[in-house]
Amino acid sequence: MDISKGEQVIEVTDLRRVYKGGYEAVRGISFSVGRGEIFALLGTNGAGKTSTVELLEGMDRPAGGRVRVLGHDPYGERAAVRPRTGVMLQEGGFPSGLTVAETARMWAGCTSGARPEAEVLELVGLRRRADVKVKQLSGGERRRLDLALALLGDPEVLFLDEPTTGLDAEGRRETWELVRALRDQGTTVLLTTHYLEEAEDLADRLAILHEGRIAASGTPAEVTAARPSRISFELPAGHLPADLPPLAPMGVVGHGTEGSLLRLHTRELQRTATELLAWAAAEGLELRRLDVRSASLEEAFLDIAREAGGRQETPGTGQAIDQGTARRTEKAS
Ligand SMILES: Nc1ncnc2c1ncn2[C@@H]1O[C@H](COP(=O)(O)OP(=O)(O)OP(=O)(O)O)[C@@H](O)[C@H]1O
Repeated sequence: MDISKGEQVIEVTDLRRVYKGGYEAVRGISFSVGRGEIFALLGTNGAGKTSTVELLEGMDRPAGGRVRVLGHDPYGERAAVRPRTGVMLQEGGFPSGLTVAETARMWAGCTSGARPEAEVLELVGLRRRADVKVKQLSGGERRRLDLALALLGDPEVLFLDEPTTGLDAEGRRETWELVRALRDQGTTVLLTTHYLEEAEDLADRLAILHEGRIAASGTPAEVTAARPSRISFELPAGHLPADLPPLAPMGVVGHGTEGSLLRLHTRELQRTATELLAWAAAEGLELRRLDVRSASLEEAFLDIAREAGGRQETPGTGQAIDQGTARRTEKAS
């Protein structure tokens, strides 16, 4: 099947994975990734990211639903899919007694149409480490070697499972640049990551998984826009939350406390901040530890993790503002 630009290279429909013993790690998820797109799967520990990626790589047969990679079933039509994909696993597990160059050469021997090893090592910044034994590499260098091996076959689709874990800030940025360059040349990239900054910076679209289901998906901007912004502050001693003006008319959609810190959640950040500061100025109050923050992917992620943790309070952290001392704030929620 010829897949030209604009068509979906990865298609996942109502996908399920059940491990022996009956644990359902992936519970009916659907998404698609277009050619030349970077798609990130985010999620808390155990959310089902690796379980999903392994199904896309054809390592197991789904318990339900459908996966197509480059138009083929990666499990049933492995021979059609495997040569066109590159896989970077969480743990490469190479023989540590070989050098970097020997490892790449050995891997190239198992890869049809492999690119020259030196070219790939150059790409990931390991060329000068070619004669170093794998066991002498740093954790970050090993991740780069994992990436080099995934790139040997010049893949159309690249699966990256936590590609920058163990890299320092500079190494991480270099990897992002490389992944972006590959995307710009038409490579389709599906990555899992624990770094929200990585997803925000790199991904064209993303899905946040939680307990085997997609809790949020879209472009980073779309996922972020669905969440309220946050204002937090401390009132001066002797003042109570009940002294605040009515919150709902200021655009506040939720509130809470964390120790002495009050948090307001709003979808109209400028209006709420302006009215809060105007009130404080009129009252002659200094709002200490004032922090005004637009919704971010990190907030979205933490909200999902918290909601999932069974905490039912208004968006954000901590407890709802004490109802006994905050009669007027009740109107906000
Ligand atoms: N072989 C297995 N047998 C049984 N359960 C498994 C197996 N592999 C994973 N699981 C369980 O499936 C769930 C999802 O695991 P998975 O590794 O896909 O999560 P993840 O999102 O990749 O997590 P992490 O961020 O910690 O890598 C977890 O509860 C895990 O314990």
